[in-house]
Amino acid sequence: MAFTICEKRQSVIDEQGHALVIGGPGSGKTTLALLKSKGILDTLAPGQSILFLSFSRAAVQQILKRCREILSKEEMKRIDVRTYHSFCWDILHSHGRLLGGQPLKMMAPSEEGTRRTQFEGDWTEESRRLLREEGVVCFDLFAAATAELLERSSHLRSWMGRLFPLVILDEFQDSDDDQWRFVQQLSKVTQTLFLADSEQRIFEGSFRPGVRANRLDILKDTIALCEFDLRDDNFRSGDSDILAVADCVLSGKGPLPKSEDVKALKYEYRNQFAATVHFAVAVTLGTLRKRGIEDPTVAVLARSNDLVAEISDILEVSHSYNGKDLRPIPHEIVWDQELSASAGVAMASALEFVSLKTPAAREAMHTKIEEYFLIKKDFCERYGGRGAQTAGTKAARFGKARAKIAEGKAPTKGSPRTLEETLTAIPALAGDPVRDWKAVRTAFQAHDDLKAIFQDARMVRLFRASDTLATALAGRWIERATYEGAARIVRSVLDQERLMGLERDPKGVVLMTIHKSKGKEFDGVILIEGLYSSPFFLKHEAPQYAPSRRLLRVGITRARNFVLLVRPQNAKPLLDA
Ligand SMILES: Nc1ncnc2c1ncn2[C@@H]1O[C@H](COP(=O)(O)OP(=O)(O)OP(=O)(O)O)[C@@H](O)[C@H]1O
Repeated sequence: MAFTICEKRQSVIDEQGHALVIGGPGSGKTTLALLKSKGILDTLAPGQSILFLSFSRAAVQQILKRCREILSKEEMKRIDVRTYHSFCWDILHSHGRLLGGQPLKMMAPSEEGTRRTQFEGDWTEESRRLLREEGVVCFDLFAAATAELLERSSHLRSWMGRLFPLVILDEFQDSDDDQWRFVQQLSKVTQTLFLADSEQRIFEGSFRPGVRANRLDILKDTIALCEFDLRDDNFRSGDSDILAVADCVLSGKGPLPKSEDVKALKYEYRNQFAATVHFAVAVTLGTLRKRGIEDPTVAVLARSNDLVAEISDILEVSHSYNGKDLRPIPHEIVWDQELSASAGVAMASALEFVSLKTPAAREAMHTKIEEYFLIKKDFCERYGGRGAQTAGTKAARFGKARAKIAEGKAPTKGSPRTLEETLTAIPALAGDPVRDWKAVRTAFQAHDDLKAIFQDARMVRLFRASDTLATALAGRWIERATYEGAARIVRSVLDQERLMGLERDPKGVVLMTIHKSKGKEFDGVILIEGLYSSPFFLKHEAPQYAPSRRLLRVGITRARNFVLLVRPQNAKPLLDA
């Protein structure tokens, strides 16, 4: 693939000091960082490599994809593309002893989620205590602990400098205070290249504490660096007006270009939603094929996981739109694994209860359901989803039921009781894990409270561990003629898969939240707004709606070729009046 290397890009490649590259969506920041790396890789001494840090495994996958386009196989061995977390963990694992005199242990994110939600008091304080007194380091403290190590040990710092002669920091506008602290230490001993776009700042505020709107100002005030501006470039969708439309949405000001590449599809009533969404996907695939893209990639984006799950259900069955028959559309989902894993564990504990009917299994089931809701609550709080309060209420409901059972009493009303009654009515289990799992899962449709678990547990199939799970559960049945220990088995299989399963590069139609689409690229993008949920603009952000506008811009600019916006008829206009 031939890349344009203009004078500005050449200056970035030649720059020997610290540098900041600013550019909008598709301006080629990642590509430029890799072109610069390519020039250096040959000169590295044995043992040295270039470090490229990003925030999520999904982003790492995106960068690796670009690496494959730009670097040779040999060159790829010398570039270390990592998440901040995995880089920090490696340092803590090897050198953590320097902090408190003992090797550090990592607390698994699932355990941390549960403990955090059950802990009464300040979890941040508690996690600091765990690190200090017990040598246990929680996920959220990885960066802080690494910063402390690098601040304290000049030996470790200079060793890092020798190992990594160039460190590239992706999406630096999203870095938090702790990440900034350790990056500052690295910048003392090695060359750093910061990539950023302030307008793609979508994780600020309640999403991740310590992420600051003025991060780039802080950076420029602290580190002497050369700044390069690629804001006028757009290699992703340069022949279209996709970026122009996205920028209008960002500013809220028109005029909106009359574009063939960005279209809107409206629906009026709730009962038109499913067919409209289905039609939107079909029409986008058709448009892209007509434009000569044989196997188009299409992202279907919504603001919340709930809507993403609903869209998946819609695409799995047939619909009719204005007399046109629409067949099911195969698709993949990028989803939140911890939530579905804990729903799977709750489901497995119900399976245990049905097969054992003991008081202990009964109590354990209510505990696992309570845990699921606590994790959901925590998740909504941390990632900005709605429903934290509802999840909290449901957790309390199951917590109460658990306490009653522990006293030898039964839940008297509400979803815990309905669930127990429905599960008890299930005829004897047959020892066929797939059938038995489905029978138990159906019971979770018996009460509105439990539908979220039903939904999230359906996503367990996405772990692609169904065979492993079925084999493990069948093995347990053969040994004991019960599903005793099913919850533990499910948890351990899913944890394994989570650790192993690097996110693959999805093909065809793929569904995800807008947040998850950041850093990705598709031929077509469909953004979907619900009638009563997942609006494009969140009311509490009025009057300017700046965070929603930034998020929409990120979503729209993932497209190379075509964008379709599906909105209710009476939705708030994209531009201010
Ligand atoms: N110099 C270049 N010449 C030709 N094509 C380029 C160049 N730079 C980038 N591209 C192409 O443009 C697209 C976007 O590039 P890249 O992902 O590097 O942009 P980015 O600025 O990191 O994007 P974003 O911030 O939206 O994630 C890719 O398809 C890439 O191959």
